[in-house]
Amino acid sequence: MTDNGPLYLGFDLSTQQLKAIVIQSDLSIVSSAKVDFDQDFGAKYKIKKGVLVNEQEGEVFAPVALWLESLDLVLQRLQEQNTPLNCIKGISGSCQQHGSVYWSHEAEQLLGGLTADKSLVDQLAGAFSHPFAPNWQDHSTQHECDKFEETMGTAERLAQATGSAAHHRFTGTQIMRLRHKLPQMYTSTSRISLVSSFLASLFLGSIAPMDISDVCGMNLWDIPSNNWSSPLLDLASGGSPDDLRAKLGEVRQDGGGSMGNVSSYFVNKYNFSPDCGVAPFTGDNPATILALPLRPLDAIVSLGTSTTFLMSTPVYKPDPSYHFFNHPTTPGQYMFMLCYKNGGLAREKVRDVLPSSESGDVWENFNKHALETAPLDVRKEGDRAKLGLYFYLPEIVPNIKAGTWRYTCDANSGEGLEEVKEPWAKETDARAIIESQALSMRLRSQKLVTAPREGLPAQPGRVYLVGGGSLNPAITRVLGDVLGGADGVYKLDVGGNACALGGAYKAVWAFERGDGEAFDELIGKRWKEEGAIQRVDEGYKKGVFEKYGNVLGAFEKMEEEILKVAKNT
Ligand SMILES: Nc1ncnc2c1ncn2[C@@H]1O[C@H](COP(=O)(O)OP(=O)(O)O)[C@@H](O)[C@H]1O
Ligand SMILES: O=C(CO)[C@@H](O)[C@H](O)COP(=O)(O)O
Repeated sequence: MTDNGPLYLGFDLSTQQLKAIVIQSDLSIVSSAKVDFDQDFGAKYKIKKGVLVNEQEGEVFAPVALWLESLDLVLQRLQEQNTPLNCIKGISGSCQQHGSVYWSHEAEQLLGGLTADKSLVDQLAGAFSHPFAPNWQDHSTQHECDKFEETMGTAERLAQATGSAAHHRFTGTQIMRLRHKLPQMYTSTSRISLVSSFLASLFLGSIAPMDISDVCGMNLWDIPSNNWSSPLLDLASGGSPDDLRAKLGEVRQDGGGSMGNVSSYFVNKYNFSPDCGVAPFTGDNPATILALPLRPLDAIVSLGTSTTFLMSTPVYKPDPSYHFFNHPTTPGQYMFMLCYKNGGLAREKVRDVLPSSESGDVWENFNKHALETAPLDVRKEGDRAKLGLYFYLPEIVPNIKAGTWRYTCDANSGEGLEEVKEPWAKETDARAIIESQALSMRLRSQKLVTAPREGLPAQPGRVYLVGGGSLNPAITRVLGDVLGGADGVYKLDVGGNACALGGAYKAVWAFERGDGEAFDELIGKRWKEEGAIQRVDEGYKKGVFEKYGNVLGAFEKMEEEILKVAKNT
């Protein structure tokens, strides 16, 4: 199975699954395992798609105990495959962003005293002041968002300081709301972790510091001054900023190196080596940009539960409509991100109103219609272009309520935008929803891309697709049509495991880097394109890309019109 060299373990604790992947120093994969929250624990925790929902208040959250049970189970599954866990030299990982875990005053003692004869869930029952972690789909914090922007003056100023305007899911607004709603819980909280530092803490047997990239998903970290924002801590804590600062703890500046050795629980129970180190864990999106050596104009589209669009850039150019994060490994470098709630689950909704096919492939019909429909459903000169918004959940950008809208416009000029009150054939929606998601990404990323070569319009170089949806050929094709990609569209061979793989690569770099050796340098030398990625679409198609360009302004106008009547409040 391995040449007995050191191994590295990467995790991905995302919305619907916990995945683990073990690799060698040369980046080859040794084994992987996963726990699917609904399949493995759905009945016990009453979760759907990994979460619980309180519709009335717009709350979405996950039971922390579910994640504890899942960690034991995924390690058991690696053991059952005879993975030599004793050869693992370092662990890192990636976790859903923004979620927060609330530790009790007993947490440090319980974490430090874990014994192998019992499970994590049994031993850590008293370690939390709150049994749930808010999930990134939560939208209960509009009041707190307003206060965050008010405190900094404008959304622009908040974005300038923290990399993002106020967002419902960002941890600062979530902490502020929970402090109001559950004051007793807040007082009994000794520390607050992000999901990434929570998972790292379990391995360390002590509460881990937050990560320099993931901390940018809180609306509390002042990126230019590299410190907690005093006015925002003051706001979120209700006038006790020092108390909140102590709860949040120090932020680790180095994305690499070791934070300490793995706790004896994992040594005694799963045969980890006592010398195995724990590197900082990061968010799933920052980890995704570590799943391959990314070049300046390259973009990644992550098609998980959420859809995200990611680029790496040396320029800090924040704007309220997108996010900037510190790069997870490289100081002075940033990650640009767009995030959509209506990603995988919205595509499933459109898929599920189509008749199911006999083959048992749940995506067959959706794909057939997405591929057979012409771009924008314009089959002949004179047909009007069809544009839609398919928001089954309140969306992030644009900040629009749940709903479905359909419009048409002149296909050549984008003029004459008009709402269509009667839905068009449901088969047409299959292509239209993918086009809609891709047009939104193209609209908002257009300022970050330039012409990759003379004679070409501004667009990404390569577009890499990762996450569950990257396995789908129709989605791949339509994304290539709309977004372009002068050097092609590629999918990672580990499609759904990209952020776990990014976590594992981060562990390799964390423990094997030479003095001052950057992540891209080390991984770039070892990464082999062959076997890691597959070209799945040619990307830029002259004529087709321009057709979408013709209606980009109309798409923006449609969003503006809908915003006027259906803004989230
Ligand atoms: N063949 C497929 N075609 C389209 N979507 C798919 C396919 N396989 C999986 N998915 C989508 O991938 C999503 C899960 O992706 P994944 O990256 O594993 O999620 P997460 O990391 O958010 O838990 C599902 O919600 C599903 O819609
Ligand atoms: O909220 C965001 C990013 O801001 C989401 O991307 C989460 O980080 C969870 O992602 P999944 O991997 O579960 O889709």
